Amino acid sequence: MSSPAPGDTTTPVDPAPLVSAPFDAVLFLSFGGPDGPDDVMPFLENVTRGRGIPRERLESVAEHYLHFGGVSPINRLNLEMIDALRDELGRRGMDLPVYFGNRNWHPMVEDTLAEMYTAGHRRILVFPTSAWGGYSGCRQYHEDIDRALTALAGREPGSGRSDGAVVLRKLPQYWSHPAFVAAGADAVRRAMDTLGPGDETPRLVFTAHSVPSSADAASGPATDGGGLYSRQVMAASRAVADELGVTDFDQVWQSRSGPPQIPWLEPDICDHLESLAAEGVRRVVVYPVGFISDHLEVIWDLDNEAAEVAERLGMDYARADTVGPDPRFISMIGDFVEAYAGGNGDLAAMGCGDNGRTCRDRCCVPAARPRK
Ligand SMILES: CC1=C(CCC(=O)O)c2cc3nc(cc4[nH]c(cc5[nH]c(cc1n2)c(C)c5CCC(=O)O)c(CCC(=O)O)c4C)C(CCC(=O)O)=C3C
Ligand SMILES: [Fe+2]
Repeated sequence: MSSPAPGDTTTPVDPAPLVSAPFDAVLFLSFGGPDGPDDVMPFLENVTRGRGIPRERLESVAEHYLHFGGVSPINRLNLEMIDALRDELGRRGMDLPVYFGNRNWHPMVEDTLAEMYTAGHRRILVFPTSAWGGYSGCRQYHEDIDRALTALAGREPGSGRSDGAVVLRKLPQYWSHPAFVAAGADAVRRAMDTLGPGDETPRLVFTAHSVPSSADAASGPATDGGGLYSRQVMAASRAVADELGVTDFDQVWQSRSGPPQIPWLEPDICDHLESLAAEGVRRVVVYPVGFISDHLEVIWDLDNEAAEVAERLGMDYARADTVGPDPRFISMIGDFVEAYAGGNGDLAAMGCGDNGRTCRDRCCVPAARPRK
C-alpha cells in the first residue's frame, strides 16, 4: 500500500466526506452468485451485460453452475465470513453492524444500501471481497458503490452524496497484507501435507483470475505504466512463496472468458500443467491466490477441470484452500474496520475512496471493450 507517486494527482474528494467523523456500519460487498437453477441465466446476464462475452461461453458457464444444482457456494461463504466478522467486531467492543450486498445477485447492493439508510446509517465502511487493484478487482467495486448511491438518491430525496449526507468509504486493497500472506502460506502447507511424502517436492503454482491484456495494461494510476493487477498478483505469490522458503514457483491464470481472438493474461492453468508434465514435473500444489473464497471459479476450474488434466497427465495434484475462513483473515478485516471507524483511516491507501471515487486520478480505467 503506497502513497501517491510524486506528480500523481489524487482525484479530488468531496469536502464533506473528508470530515473525520466516525463510521457507523460496515457493508461487505461482493460479486454475488446464483442460489438455484432459475437464477443462473439472469445472474450471468447481470455479470456480462454489455461486455461482449460470446453466448456459447455463457452457456458453458451456465453448465458449470448447473453441475452444482445451480447454486454457487459464494453467498454461503460470504455469510460465514460476515458471521465471523460480527463476532470479531463484538470481541473488540465495536458495535458497527455488518450488512451484505452484491454486484450481480441478491442481496443486491442497491437494496442493501436502501436498507442501511432506512436503519439510519449514513457513514459506511465498505469491505470488498477482492484484494486487488485493476478494473475488475477494484474500480468495478467503486462503480457498484456509485450505482447504489444513484439508486438511493432516486428512492430517498435528500440522500444525495454531493452534500455528504451519505458516505461510503471503500477500504484499501489487501493483497500485500501480512495476514493475507500468512493465511495463504498455511493453506499451501496443508495442501502439501495432503499429498504426503514423495521423492519429489511438489511444484507450487499460483493462480488468479485472468483479465483481458488490455485491462491489465490499463490497471493502476495513469502515470504508473500499467500492469498493476499482474504485478500485484506476482508480488503476492512471491510473498507467500518467500514465507514458505520456496524459490521455485509459477504464477499463472485461470477462468478466462471473452472471444478467443482477444488476448487475455496467459498461460492458463490447464495449459501450464501440460507444460510442467512435459518438463517432467510429477507433483503440483495449486494455490488460488486471486480469490478469497472457494467459490465456483475455484471448485469448477481447479477442482474439476485442472484436477482432471493433472490426472490425465499422471500428476499428483492438490489445491490449497482460499484464505476466507482463516481467523487471521477475519482479524485483518477487523483491523481495517478498527483503523478506519474513527474517521481518520489512511485515505491515500491504494483502493481507498469515498462514494465511488478511485484512489488515484484516471486509475484502472475500463479498457475499450470489443464490439460484437
Ligand atoms: C479479476 C476478477 C476477479 C477477482 C476479483 C474479485 O473477486 O472480484 C473475478 C471474480 C469472480 N468472477 C466470478 C464469476 C464470473 N466472472 C465472469 C467474467 C469475468 N471475470 C473477470 C475478472 C474477475 N472476476 C473478467 C474480466 C470477466 C469478463 C467479463 C467482465 O469483464 O466482467 C463471469 C462471466 C462468465 C465467464 O465468462 O466466466 C462469471 C460468471 C465470481 C463468482 C463465482 C461464483 O459464482 O461462485 C468471482 C468471485
Ligand atoms: Fe470473474
